[in-house]
Amino acid sequence: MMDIPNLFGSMVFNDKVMRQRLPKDVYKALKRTIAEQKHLNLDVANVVASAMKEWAIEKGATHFTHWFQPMTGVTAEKHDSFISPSGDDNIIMEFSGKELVRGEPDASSFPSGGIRSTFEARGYTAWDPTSYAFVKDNTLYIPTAFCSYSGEALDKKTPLLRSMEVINKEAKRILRLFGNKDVKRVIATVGPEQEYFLIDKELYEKRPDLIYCGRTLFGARPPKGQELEDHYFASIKPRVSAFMKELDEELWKLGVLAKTKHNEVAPAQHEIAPIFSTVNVAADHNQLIMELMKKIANKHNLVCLLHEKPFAGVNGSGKHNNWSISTNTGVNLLEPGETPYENAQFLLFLSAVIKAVDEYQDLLRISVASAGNDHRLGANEAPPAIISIFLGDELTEIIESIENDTCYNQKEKCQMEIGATVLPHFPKDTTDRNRTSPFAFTGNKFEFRMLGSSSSISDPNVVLNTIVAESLSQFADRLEKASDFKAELTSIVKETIRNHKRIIFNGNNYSDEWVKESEKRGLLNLKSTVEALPYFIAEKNVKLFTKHNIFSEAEINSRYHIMLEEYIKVLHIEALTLLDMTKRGIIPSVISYLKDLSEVALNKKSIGKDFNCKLEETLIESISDLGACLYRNVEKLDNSILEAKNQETLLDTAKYYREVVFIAMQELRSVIDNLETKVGKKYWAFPTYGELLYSVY
Ligand SMILES: NC(=O)CC[C@H](N)C(=O)O
Repeated sequence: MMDIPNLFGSMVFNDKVMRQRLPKDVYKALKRTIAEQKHLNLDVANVVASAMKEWAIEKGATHFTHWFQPMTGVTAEKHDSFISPSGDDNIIMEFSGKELVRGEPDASSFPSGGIRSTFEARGYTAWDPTSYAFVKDNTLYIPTAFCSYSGEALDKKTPLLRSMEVINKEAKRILRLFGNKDVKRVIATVGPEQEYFLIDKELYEKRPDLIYCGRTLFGARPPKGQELEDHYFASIKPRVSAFMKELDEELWKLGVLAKTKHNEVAPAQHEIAPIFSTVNVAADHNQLIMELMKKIANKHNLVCLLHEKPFAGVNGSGKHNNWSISTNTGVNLLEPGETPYENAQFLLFLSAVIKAVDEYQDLLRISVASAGNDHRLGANEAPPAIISIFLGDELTEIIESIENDTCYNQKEKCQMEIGATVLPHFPKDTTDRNRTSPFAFTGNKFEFRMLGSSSSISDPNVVLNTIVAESLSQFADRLEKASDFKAELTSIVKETIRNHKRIIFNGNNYSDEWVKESEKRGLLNLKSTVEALPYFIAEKNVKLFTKHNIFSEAEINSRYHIMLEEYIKVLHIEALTLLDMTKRGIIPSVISYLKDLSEVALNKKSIGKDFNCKLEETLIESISDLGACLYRNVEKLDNSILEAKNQETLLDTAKYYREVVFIAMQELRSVIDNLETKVGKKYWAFPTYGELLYSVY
């Protein structure tokens, strides 16, 4: 039997290990640094580094690395060994405080969006002591933030840490107003559910589109997709189960709270979900989950696909971000409380979220925007591109009665004056949740369902933390000045509901009616990444980010640049891959099938008897017609790529890729998919959807 409690966190330099291995004063100094987010004194760092090194070597480490999260959305690492010459032809194993707290990787090959010119290649990594170091692959991993020589953030961790500070500050102002003096920190927490596909490695290797783009660029629908709904929660196949078991064990060793695993809706689709944790730790852990899924799948001759839409026609994969805020004393601020006073506080935090989501729909949309996620959002399997909040009928009725000063429940007396009564308990039961909603209240947290499966959870949580902090900051400004706290509180909640209730929608987000209704309500519907991105640099958003020191103006512009560039590059790679597969795979398949068909027809004729050649002739005709169409579409796509270079601005180029190149790809695809259903199996150059989706058992 595996001793899971002992296995859990066994490769992590966590609090328990620190307490055991660090001198008491050093341990205390380190804890204080972590709690107060201060810089670590070098003497303390030296002692910590030495203890860390001893521990890591015992765990098999030979190297250390500053592990960081550049703007690529994945992690980066450069390994240095602990060896240092001792002067007598020998070496000693060394690791200093300086090496622990700061690294200087060459930053020139990471996206910087113009912040850092190549001649200033230096970038810095700085230890983030709020996320524990760990040993993996014989290396000590030190979670770090990554910034440029001049101090601008070049990564996804720095703004996340900044946003945590901001929500901590503003939420504490509110708590103080409610008389709470004990809370030292307010922490944003997240539990991200991660969806993925597992397919057979041998088949994967035969699909360059999966290799280069992570998704199939063509493929006819197989006879069976997900219509029988027989995969969701179905019994887990042995090969998948063996993969999941190893994944759990490896994650547990690294202190990741892997909790739930199951089959998802589409064939070959699965999910893993950890228990929630502090948002920056959750972000680090989600990166580890994605990385380990890929590595462990490989050991099982499988490939883990993290793309948002690897296969057209069946569900894509999301990452559902269960977000809440709680105090260091363990109180969840999005949990309706036991007393009237707590409930007033809950309603204020709820109002802050409602106001934030309505005012910054654009930023939330952008935080999940990517070329991959464009295929998923609005495709009737994931929320549409329109942001709205699901509160559930009960909570909606409550806030409506607050707005209108009416009775919430006939059985109770009219007592909706804020704080005058105990709110009923809301079911935390997940069955109650609305799966079509992009942002659903689930009893004590919000489930932001728009995130794509491959992306870092950092961006959406930076936005969530910051926009909610902004609402809280405006509320606190008013409440701190108010002579009658209760009256001001009531008017804030009422006003917020009145001004922002358009964002609340409890119905079916997939329906056409909602598209029309949301338009009437004036909500944004930013269907694609290209439509959404320009809002990032809108004045109100620049003001928000700079006010709270999340991003400087230079950082905002650089991120905008990086996002546009990434979008263009992804589409460019996809277009080139599709052309390559068509020219060197599909066209030869079609030709050789046509050749055999023609030979049969000719042979029949050469025998001299008047054999019926209807079958051959019909097939030759229809495939030849499709072939001609294929050729035209290849030319069109080829030319569209050439023309892309002539666009003036980066935004123009991104738009062009969406409006011209992407459309040309779709047109080419539809001919290929049609041909696939007509060309003989043995001639077809690539594994089909049926094979890819049903080969793992
Ligand atoms: N069962 C589910 O929750 C499906 C979710 C869906 N796969 C998504 O992309 O979000």
